[in-house]
Amino acid sequence: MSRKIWVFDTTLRDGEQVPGAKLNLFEKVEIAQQLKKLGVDIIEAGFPASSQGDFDAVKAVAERVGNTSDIMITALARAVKADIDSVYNAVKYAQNPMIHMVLGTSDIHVEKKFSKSKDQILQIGIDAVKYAKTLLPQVQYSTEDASRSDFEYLWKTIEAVMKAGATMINVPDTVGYAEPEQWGEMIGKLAYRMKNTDDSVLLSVHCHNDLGMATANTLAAIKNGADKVECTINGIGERAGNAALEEVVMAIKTRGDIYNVHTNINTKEIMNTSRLVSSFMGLDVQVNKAITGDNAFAHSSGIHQDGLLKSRDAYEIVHPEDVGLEDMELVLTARSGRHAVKNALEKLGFTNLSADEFEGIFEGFLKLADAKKEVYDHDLYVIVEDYYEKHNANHANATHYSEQFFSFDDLQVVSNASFPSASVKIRKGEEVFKSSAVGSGPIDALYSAIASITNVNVKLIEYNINSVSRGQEALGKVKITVEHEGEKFIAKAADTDILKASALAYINAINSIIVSKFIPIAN
Ligand SMILES: CC(=O)SCCNC(=O)CCNC(=O)[C@H](O)C(C)(C)COP(=O)(O)OP(=O)(O)OC[C@H]1O[C@@H](n2cnc3c(N)ncnc32)[C@H](O)[C@@H]1OP(=O)(O)O
Ligand SMILES: CC(C)C(=O)C(=O)O
Repeated sequence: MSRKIWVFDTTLRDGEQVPGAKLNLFEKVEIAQQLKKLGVDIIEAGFPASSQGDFDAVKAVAERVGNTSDIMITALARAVKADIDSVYNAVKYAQNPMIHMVLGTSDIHVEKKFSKSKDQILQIGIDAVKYAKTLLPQVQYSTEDASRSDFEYLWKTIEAVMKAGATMINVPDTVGYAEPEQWGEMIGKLAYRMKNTDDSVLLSVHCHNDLGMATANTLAAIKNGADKVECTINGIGERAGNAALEEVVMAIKTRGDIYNVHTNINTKEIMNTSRLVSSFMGLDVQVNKAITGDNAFAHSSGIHQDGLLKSRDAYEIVHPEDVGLEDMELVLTARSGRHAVKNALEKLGFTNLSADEFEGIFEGFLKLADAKKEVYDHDLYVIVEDYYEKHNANHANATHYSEQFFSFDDLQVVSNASFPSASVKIRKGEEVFKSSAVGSGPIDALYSAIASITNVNVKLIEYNINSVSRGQEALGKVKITVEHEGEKFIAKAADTDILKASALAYINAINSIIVSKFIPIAN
């Protein structure tokens, strides 16, 4: 049986320290519910002494999410009586509450931050643990800036606070200074000494990502005996963030040959949790982020797509289904090859193309792909139609498709507080339509105007915009999710004009819905 690694999630405390990411009580409870569903062992819900709002939110998480014995709820305190009281009064409503306190051990913290001697700081820590133990049985002690601390002083502190009653020792790489090999060695030494002192006390690590090594350092600690890891969803947190929960968990799962440990995480809930955190905090996940980034399971180059179609394991080490996604994505771009395009055409029903027909269609594909960033299914229909119109005008595929798709022509949006409004001109095949609408905001007005033309019933579930580059020529990239008859459709578009990008994304979504209803004409 492999060793269990405890997962301590600090998205609601360290993650919330990201500027602009503050959550309200409702959002904290909602995310905590999802973290419970994900299977984390401990939720750090906030820093109750920091404000009444955070105290109330931590208390609500303790009451509403900590109401079962399978989860522990904690919150952070300085080694200060008032902070410890505040944590106690907020988390005591949970079935399994814990007080978490932090106090620096590095010379920089002891001498420069606190202007005290090492002995004084050690005594403050011991007294704080003893006081916390009068309130709750579970107390975690974090030795802040451990990676830059004198090792023997760090150990002296850990030994002393264990004797004072700490039940978990968390060793943080507060500024992301650690290097995996050195860090692993240090954790190994601490694990050995702790097991020989009191093996009921858990050894934990908390790694920051300032040098991009938070996940590597966390894994090195696991390899060297750490029992517990502190992580955040999407790796968010102070400065460059924390070790990403999804990366640590999937690394353990994927490389069981190396780690031989397990967690309680239900990995199929990873994407749901990532999206919830990202949307409530207003923090986009970087597209190439491991596991939760948009492109983590998207393949766009011909050689890879060909390999994947022949055998998934050629380019896939984590199955998208394992993290809660439906499937991998083969994105058609100018770097795609014949195998991927053929596969996409076959999925649409074009199964009997002759070699010459396919080559002609592929040529059309490359022309469009060179002009566009991505080629969608509805584009493929138009490419097929164009090909047959030119080469075999009597063929069934020579007509029918393009006249069913919408394309963008022009727009005008007026944004003000009272009447945000939009006028659009779009085409369906050759037909031109115009419409105007007022909405609750400019995008709402724009989408209402388009919806009144397309007549396809959709509900906008998610709207995301970010800048792809900087300066005046920056591209605004819009990604939306819409729901139509219970099915979700994701569409993207990019343009230097963000309103045009928004309109194009919506039209792409409508065209995808239209494609989903096609019964392709047999060839
Ligand atoms: C590594 C980490 O991520 S630790 C967590 C970081 N998170 C936060 O700081 C968010 C919550 N913090 C807050 O809301 C506020 O900083 C509070 C409520 C904790 C304190 O606010 P204030 O009383 O206004 O103090 P301020 O933040 O300006 O300064 C921190 C004080 O705490 C002291 N302090 C810092 N860390 C600790 C500690 N671990 N234990 C005891 N005292 C500490 C500092 O020395 C300083 O004390 P001083 O006023 O005697 O110089
Ligand atoms: C409170 C501790 C664990 C922390 O956030 C850090 O040291 O980075």
